Amino acid sequence: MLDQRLLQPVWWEENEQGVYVGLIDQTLLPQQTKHLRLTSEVEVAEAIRALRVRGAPAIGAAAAFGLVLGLARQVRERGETLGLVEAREQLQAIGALLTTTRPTAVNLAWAIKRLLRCVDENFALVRNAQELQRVLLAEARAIVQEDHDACERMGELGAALLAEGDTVLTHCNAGALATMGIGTALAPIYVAHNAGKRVHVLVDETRPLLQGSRLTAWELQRAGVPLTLITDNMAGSFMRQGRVQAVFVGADCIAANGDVANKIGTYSVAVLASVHQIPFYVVAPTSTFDLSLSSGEQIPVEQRKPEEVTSVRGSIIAPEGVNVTNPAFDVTPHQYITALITEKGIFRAPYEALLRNVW
Ligand SMILES: CSC[C@H]1O[C@H](OP(=O)(O)O)[C@H](O)[C@@H]1O
Repeated sequence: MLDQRLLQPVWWEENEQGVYVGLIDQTLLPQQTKHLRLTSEVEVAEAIRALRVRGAPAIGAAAAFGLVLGLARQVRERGETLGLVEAREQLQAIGALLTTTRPTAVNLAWAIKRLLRCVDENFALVRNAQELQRVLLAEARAIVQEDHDACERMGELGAALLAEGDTVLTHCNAGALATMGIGTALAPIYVAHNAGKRVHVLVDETRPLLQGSRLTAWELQRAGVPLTLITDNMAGSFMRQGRVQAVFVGADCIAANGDVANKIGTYSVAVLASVHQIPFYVVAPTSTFDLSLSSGEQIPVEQRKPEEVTSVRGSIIAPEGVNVTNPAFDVTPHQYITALITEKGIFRAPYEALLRNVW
């Protein structure tokens, strides 16, 4: 069974000493399971930027808690002197700080916008900043619960697409560590496994930050799900040998026409699956969709520092001064996607009509 402590890789903590955002530092997994206690929105922003907490829904939750933490810090320091007008201005500034940490995963901006909307809706109803803080914490916790429930629903829907004895390939980590529930791409695998269906997972290591080998393999192994770790360049050969029956991946942003931004390397896996006529499923909650974007061309792709490519855990693997590019994501056109599995149902092409009708 999945380790229940992984179901919430980021959380809110309050005690007599103060308030904190707690999280599992995912940069240290799998060797070390270290919990951090963050005391300011600046620390939360750094944790998101450094992928101590990562995965679209998880960073959405972290940003929401970070916004509340920023207000709580002001309330503790300023007390009655912090008026509601100033509190709202502070929240807008904190929201801007958190939103700029990672541009691709739409859940982050979505969560911040939702909490700032909550400020406006409750502005005339609360008496002071402390009451506003409580309202916002409740909204952040609602986001967490909704994502938890969405993961369960996507797991049920996706598990029905898996047959006894299937081998499923997955890329990066879209499991419990990336969400506030049992995951997105891994949710159908957990549900099928727990229902007694024999499913084997081929785990792409996922260069450069190795979310597959470090996080997905770790999660699945602890849950007792059979897996085989492979390097990214093995996926095509295993598909050609008929050793892959389906691909399940997560998403960081889905445009209105069904184009999907996900971890770099996803597009290559999608093209390989298409050539070998293997179903390619994207599992994502509706909070990962941005219907204001007409296609994947409009999705901003995060560029990360070269050191992530030229070294692994501090060991240099490339010549000094070599030219490097390090896009964290790529875009898979909807033509390569067999279906989008969401908590609202399974959508197949043509996505645009469906998505506009459902939302
Ligand atoms: C369920 S969202 C998981 C999604 O996020 C990952 O990116 P990162 O590790 O950089 O946050 C990857 O794209 C996963 O598919």
